[in-house]
Amino acid sequence: MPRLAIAPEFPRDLATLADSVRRDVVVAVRRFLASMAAAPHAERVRGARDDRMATLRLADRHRGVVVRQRDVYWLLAVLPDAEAWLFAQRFRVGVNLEIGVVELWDAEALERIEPALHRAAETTESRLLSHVCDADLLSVGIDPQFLPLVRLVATEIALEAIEPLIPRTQFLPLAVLARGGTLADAWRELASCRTAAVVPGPIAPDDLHAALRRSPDRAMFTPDRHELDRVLTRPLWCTFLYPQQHRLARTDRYDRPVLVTGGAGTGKTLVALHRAAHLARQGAGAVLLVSFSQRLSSDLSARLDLLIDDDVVRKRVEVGNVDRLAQRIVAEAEGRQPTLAGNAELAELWQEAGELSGTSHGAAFLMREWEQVVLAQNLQTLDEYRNAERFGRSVELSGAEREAVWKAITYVMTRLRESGRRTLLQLAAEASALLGRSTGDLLDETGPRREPYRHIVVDEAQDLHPAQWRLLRAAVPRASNDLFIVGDPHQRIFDTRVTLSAVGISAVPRRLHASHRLPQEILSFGVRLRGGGPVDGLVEGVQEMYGYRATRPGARPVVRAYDSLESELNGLVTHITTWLGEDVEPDQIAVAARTTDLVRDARTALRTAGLAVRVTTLHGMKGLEFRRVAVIGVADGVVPAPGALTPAGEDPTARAHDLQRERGLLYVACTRAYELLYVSYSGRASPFLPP
Ligand SMILES: Nc1ncnc2c1ncn2[C@@H]1O[C@H](COP(=O)(O)OP(=O)(O)OP(=O)(O)O)[C@@H](O)[C@H]1O
Repeated sequence: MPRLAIAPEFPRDLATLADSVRRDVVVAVRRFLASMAAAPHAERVRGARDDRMATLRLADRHRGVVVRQRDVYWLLAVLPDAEAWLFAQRFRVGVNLEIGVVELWDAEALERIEPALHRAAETTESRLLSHVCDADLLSVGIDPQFLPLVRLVATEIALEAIEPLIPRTQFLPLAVLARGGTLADAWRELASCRTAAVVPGPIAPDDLHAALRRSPDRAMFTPDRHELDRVLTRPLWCTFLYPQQHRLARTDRYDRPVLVTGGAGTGKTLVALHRAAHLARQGAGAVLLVSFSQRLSSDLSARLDLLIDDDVVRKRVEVGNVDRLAQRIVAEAEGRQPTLAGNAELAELWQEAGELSGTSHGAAFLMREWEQVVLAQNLQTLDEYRNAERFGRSVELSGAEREAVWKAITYVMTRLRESGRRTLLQLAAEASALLGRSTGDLLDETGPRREPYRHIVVDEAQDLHPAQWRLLRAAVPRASNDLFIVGDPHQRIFDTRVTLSAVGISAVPRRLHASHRLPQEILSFGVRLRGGGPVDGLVEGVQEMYGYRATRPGARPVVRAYDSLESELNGLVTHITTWLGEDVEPDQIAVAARTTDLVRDARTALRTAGLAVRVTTLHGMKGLEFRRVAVIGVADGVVPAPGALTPAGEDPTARAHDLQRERGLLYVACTRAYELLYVSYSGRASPFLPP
């Protein structure tokens, strides 16, 4: 039987074929794998630059391109006959001598560009890499066969010209050295192309099998038909992770919690899903994959079903949200479901509390003080509150004022207790206290283990409150692989700024830089809109957007100004009609607005025009992805929403935070589109829109 590995381009090519051709190709590959009678056989390629290249006849007028070494076959592409032969003639395969991964490059294109490089080099004595000797180039994995070419590169333009033609593992260290980076920098860049796959033994340039096993981002071995069908039919993200994503998700053991941050579309959710699956396969105990809302949890659950075939393994992962977890723990302890306090009821209580306690601060201030100072630090007594730091609160409170605020808080707590109601954050605090009681000292590794989970993986971590973090910390023992956390402080849409260390989670930080969702144009629009500046939360200090980049170009976002809401809605209907006419499926389109009124107006306008696409609030866009997105009502007076801003006179820091949160909200909505973004407003533009 052949040892068959599939490259990510193969299922991609397959998806573009007509149904009948696709079916034939799949049958032929299955036959090939099973070495059945009438299975296609590898045919040598005359004029090939690499004599391991071959083609397989897979369907009428269609061929697969394979790299073959003994019984190992790496299936690269499926193309119409003529293209397949040309492809097989053009490309060469190698093994990176430093990190052992497989390399593939267009040797013919390189040959074609060489005369131009020679001509450019003749016009100048200077060479971009003249300061680096051959031995140093070899030490960062540059293949000896590329050295003559590297020595011709005289300018940045020449370097850019060879970028798409040589393997990424060759280009990245070269680019670092050309920019004046050190050998250590170049090596780091090369090492970023490593995955978590480990193949023992030295790196052998002619061992294709070992190189492919070290490159799970480029080749997935399919030992049987089941695996083959999986790779050919599931979405690509189920099979292929980019090297850095793979390293994060598939490392067997982390001794400390891990915090992965990264901009929109860098694959954080995919990494969280793969991590949960990896931990479940290891089988050390129950895994909880936590997301922010029930809607996101359902989405994660469905994606996990795609990722994990084995029912036993799948059952080891529970997908949920922190609120549900808190409710369940409290319900189990009390023998019945806790009753939740409604928003209107709470607002009324805080209003009364303000009036009765004699504080000059309003209901919103008091509620924030309770959530962000008292609950955040789990303060239980007036004394503790008197001495507490009030992070993120700029209005000073005297001793007497703190006493009055505490009185107001006590009033609300008492009234809630009397009515048998609690807020979700209270439940989180109570649930972590319950877990703490049942487990004794959480730091005691040898004590009885009654934490409900062995591993917790957290998605959308930027919006969790300290009380919720304490609950998660208490729900998993302090051991290797306990907490794996992904989030993006720039996408925070609620008022929780917490560093993990402050809630007892000392996490190793990791960053993902490349957005695989956003084209360059939407990414830079998003970054300008977000302000690009640093934000706090999750990590110590602040985090910048530095290094956040796209992997492909695309269309520029369209921003349209209208003179009335009516014409703006008409404009929306026109755009959505055009998109649908361009073969975009309705479920690949989303429309978002800041207010529920605008959402309702847009829904009515679209329904009247007979268009059925998703219309939601900016909040509702969190964690989702669409081909095309329209964000409407991005006008002054709407975004930021005036009602969501603390008056500057009341608390300038709170107001600055509110503005950041509103910006984050718009940024989240605008970064959901992987193809086209349309933004509109009537009247004056929102101050957040980039000029
Ligand atoms: N390994 C991969 N294979 C295929 N597609 C990928 C891969 N990694 C990322 N993508 C693409 O990028 C998109 C974004 O991934 P994901 O939702 O995990 O990012 P994210 O960082 O969680 O985004 P956000 O923070 O904006 O919600 C995916 O839906 C997919 O289109």
